[in-house]
Amino acid sequence: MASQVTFIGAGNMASAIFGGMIESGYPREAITATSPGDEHLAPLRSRYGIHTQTDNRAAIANADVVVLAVKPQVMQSVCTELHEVIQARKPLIVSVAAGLPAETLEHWLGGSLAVIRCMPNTPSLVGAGAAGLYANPRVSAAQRELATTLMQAVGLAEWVDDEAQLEAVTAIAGSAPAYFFLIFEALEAAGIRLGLPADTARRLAQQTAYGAALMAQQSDQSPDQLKRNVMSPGGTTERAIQVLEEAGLRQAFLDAADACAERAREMADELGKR
Ligand SMILES: NC(=O)C1=CN([C@@H]2O[C@H](COP(=O)(O)OP(=O)(O)OC[C@H]3O[C@@H](n4cnc5c(N)ncnc54)[C@H](OP(=O)(O)O)[C@@H]3O)[C@@H](O)[C@H]2O)C=CC1
Ligand SMILES: O=C(O)[C@@H]1CCC=N1
Repeated sequence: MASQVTFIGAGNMASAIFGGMIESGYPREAITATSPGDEHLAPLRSRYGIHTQTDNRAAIANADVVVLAVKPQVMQSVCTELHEVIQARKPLIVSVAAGLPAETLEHWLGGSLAVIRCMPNTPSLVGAGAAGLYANPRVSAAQRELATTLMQAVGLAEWVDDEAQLEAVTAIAGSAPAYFFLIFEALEAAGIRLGLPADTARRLAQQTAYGAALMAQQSDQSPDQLKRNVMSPGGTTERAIQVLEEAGLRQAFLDAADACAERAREMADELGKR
């Protein structure tokens, strides 16, 4: 029988994961999601056919896995609310919150718990997520396998041994879909400026990104070589890449990733004090 999975919080990230799980065949009857207001839950019930609850404590009464998917800023109050039921049942805890250390979550929930920190991303919704996972020492091999199965149902799942490595995962996977969406915006605007209809520009930019990602995944060649394969000497791409390099795009990505990781550390400091 499938493990009962309860999502505390039913926002962008939770719905991307449970939506992807259902798409990949996970039984919807085994999934519950909570939110403070039913107006947010009603559309999820009709779209996904999952159980919903406005009462967090009731929602975890039969849970094997509790996925904490609220904003980091409300996590402590949610943990305080759940603490007694969690201690009585000791389910596997999976937190997707940026920044918050496993030890802090475990402490807020009363201690002695198996906690997995997961840094997923929203393309989980279409089965193309990329997630990093870290397990505290109380997580059993079977629980690790369960979390791997759940996250592999919605994309790539990579375990890290050192919790601090989740900062890097956040910088290049958790937050990174937004970087690519920014590039899509820019390419669409460029296409329009050069005379294409907006919808044509959008489709071309999206398909090109999709094709580039698929090709990079399927090729033995490095990204640098794949890039050079497009750059005919003296041609158009060489000129464009020169402009991007001179504009500092490469450094901008390094700086953005540093800023992202730094913010994750700041959030841990701001929220993780116990
Ligand atoms: N969005 C992303 O790309 C990623 C997000 N994350 C992490 O996922 C977590 C959620 O982010 P995201 O989904 O974007 O945020 P959202 O604001 O979309 O979702 C948060 C959800 O929590 C609900 N909520 C608020 N308070 C409570 C409560 N007391 N009990 C139960 N549910 C509650 C909200 O309901 P309501 O709207 O009614 O207030 C909402 O449904 C964060 O910790 C974030 O760090 C991690 C990786 C990627
Ligand atoms: O922006 C955030 O804080 C969350 C975590 C990673 C993606 N979204």
